[in-house]
Amino acid sequence: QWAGMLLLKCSSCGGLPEVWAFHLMKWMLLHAVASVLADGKLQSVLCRFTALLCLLPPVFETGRIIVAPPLEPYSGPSPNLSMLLLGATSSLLACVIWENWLSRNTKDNKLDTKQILLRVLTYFKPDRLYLIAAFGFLILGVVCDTYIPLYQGQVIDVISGQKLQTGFGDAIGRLVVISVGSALFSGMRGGIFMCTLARLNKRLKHLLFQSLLKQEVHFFEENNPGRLSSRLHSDVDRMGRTVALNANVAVRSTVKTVLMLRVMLGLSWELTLLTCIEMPLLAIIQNKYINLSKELKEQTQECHAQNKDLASQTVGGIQTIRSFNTEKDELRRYHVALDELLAIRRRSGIFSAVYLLIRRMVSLGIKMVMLIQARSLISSGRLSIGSLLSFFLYQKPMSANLREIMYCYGETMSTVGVISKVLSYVDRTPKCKKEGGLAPEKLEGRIVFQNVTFSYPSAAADKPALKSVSLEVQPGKVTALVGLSGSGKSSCVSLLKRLYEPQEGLILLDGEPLHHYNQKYFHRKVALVSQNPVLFSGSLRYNIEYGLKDCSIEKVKEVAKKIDAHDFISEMEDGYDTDVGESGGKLAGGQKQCIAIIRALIREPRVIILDEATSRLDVNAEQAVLKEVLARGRTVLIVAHQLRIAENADHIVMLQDGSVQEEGTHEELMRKKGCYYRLKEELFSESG
Ligand SMILES: Nc1ncnc2c1ncn2[C@@H]1O[C@H](COP(=O)(O)OP(=O)(O)OP(=O)(O)O)[C@@H](O)[C@H]1O
Repeated sequence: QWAGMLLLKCSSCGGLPEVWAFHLMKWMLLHAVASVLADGKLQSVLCRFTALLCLLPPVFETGRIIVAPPLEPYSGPSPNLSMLLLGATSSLLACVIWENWLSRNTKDNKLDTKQILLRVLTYFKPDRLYLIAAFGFLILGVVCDTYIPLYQGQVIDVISGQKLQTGFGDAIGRLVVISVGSALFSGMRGGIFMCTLARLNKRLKHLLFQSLLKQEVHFFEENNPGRLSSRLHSDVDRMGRTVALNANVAVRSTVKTVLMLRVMLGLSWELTLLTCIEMPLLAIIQNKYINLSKELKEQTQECHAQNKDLASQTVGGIQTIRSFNTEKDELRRYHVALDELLAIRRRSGIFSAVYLLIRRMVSLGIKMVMLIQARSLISSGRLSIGSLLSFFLYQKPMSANLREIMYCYGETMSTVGVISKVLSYVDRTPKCKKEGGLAPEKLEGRIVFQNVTFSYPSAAADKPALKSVSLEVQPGKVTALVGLSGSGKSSCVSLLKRLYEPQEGLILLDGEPLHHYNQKYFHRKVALVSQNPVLFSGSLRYNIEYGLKDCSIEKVKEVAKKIDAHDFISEMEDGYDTDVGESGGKLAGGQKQCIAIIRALIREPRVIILDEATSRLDVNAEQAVLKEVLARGRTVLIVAHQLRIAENADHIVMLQDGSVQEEGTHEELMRKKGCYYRLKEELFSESG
């Protein structure tokens, strides 16, 4: 290239056509080399780069001659090192920007990010008036801030005697007004932004919690409580904070930058251009860093949620841990989890250090080029030393502003992953059948399982928990579901309570599929009491009335008396207002079961399912409960291991490995001697 240029310079016929001819030849040559050496995507990138590299200089020369014809006869491009470097740098820069941000293959990705951010902005809609006010104050504050140095300069001019002493009052007055304005507007902006952010947080948390509550049971099996609570609290907080605060800083810095640019362009457009070149260069480096750190941030988030879950599980199960003396094992488990988090954070730290180093080096390089350019400007008389000093005084805050804008961009981009996770939960459609509207006044309570096959979503499809189960629960009668552990009793109950949907077959209540019923009505009419009932922190009364709007204390007491629970409740510290503690931790197992039975009975259900619900009650309490449950002609489904309870049933269904093994009345089963003895042996041996 050098040789060619020197040749052209030496020849007497140096002119624009020669320049074009030379660069076209250079282009063809480089294009051919690129086509031979590379293929695929690299080849097309190289071809685009060579086109830019070779065609940019003749275009520039042509433009220069058209805009300002040279005084001396044009003698072709001189082998000027700075021009060569400028051409190569700008081609490289343009190419990198195009390939990284503007070409079509990254468009979809960008669009996603853009859509996600726009979506977050729509959540600010109810606060738009607050936001307009906040941004208004922000701009006013920035304008005041920008003029403070100017008025300070004027005051100093007056003090130093360069201006009339009579103007001192005016100058001080203006400075005071602008400083008070700046403080006032900044304060107002900050306050309004904080309020808006708090409102946004509340709205987002409400939305997310609402969506979570609608999800099917399997969703909660897949996503553990620690992870969900982390999304609900830290991630939503982070999401609102990042978007709102970064928008705040970005607008402030942009307004400041525009105002400063105006002044700097007036001083020297060449140096301003060089200052601006720093921005895309740093943006490219930052983009690479963001992509890497985005992944690491997601890993940190995930690891953090797991650690939180592990810690809360350990603290929650401290009694079991103590009784098995496994404190050291738990500590080791937590230590391993912490090590994982540490490794991710260490990697993140290394990336950050390397990024900082590269960024500083690039800034330093640009500064060197600027000094060389400034030297040539001063020597050609196009820039005074005073102007250069002013320029540098503006340049530092200007670079800081640009860095702030890029930092905000980076921060926002790295939060996109977190935001999209939160939004994916908000948008998630629960995999449940649509609720019906059936709510008949009279319900008989006949339940029929028709060839029901079901496997848990997390289990293998070829290992169903229920295989073509067909059974009938007669209205007004007691049906017992018995079988060994793992035979599918609880699965039947879960399907009956619509916690899961069967893959095949139908479950009918009074001849109608369960999903045809209105869910509020259905769950009031079909009540379940399980072996380990879940109570919420609050009073006993709150737990009994849970979800009921119109329930008097008299009614609560009436039901409690019927199952002989009133006495023990009255003896408690605050009677029905006694706090049960977290998850009912202050109550004994049997007391918890009593509360759960009262909670079910107070709803006056037509069908009641007792899933080993009386296992922790003493014999008298158990009898009282069974008497009350069997009263009023309710349909009762008892899930039991114990033959003693099954003996009271009108109909017994025996399950084995997810299928109905035998069924009939107690007498019928007794007649089938083998079956009876097997059942008796198995059930008694299991219950000890
Ligand atoms: N949440 C679940 N995810 C995957 N598989 C499950 C789940 N719950 C139960 N199973 C499996 O389904 C089968 C039936 O379990 P189920 O709980 O219905 O039995 P069960 O008769 O109620 O036992 P138990 O009397 O011990 O409660 C078992 O093989 C069990 O491993």
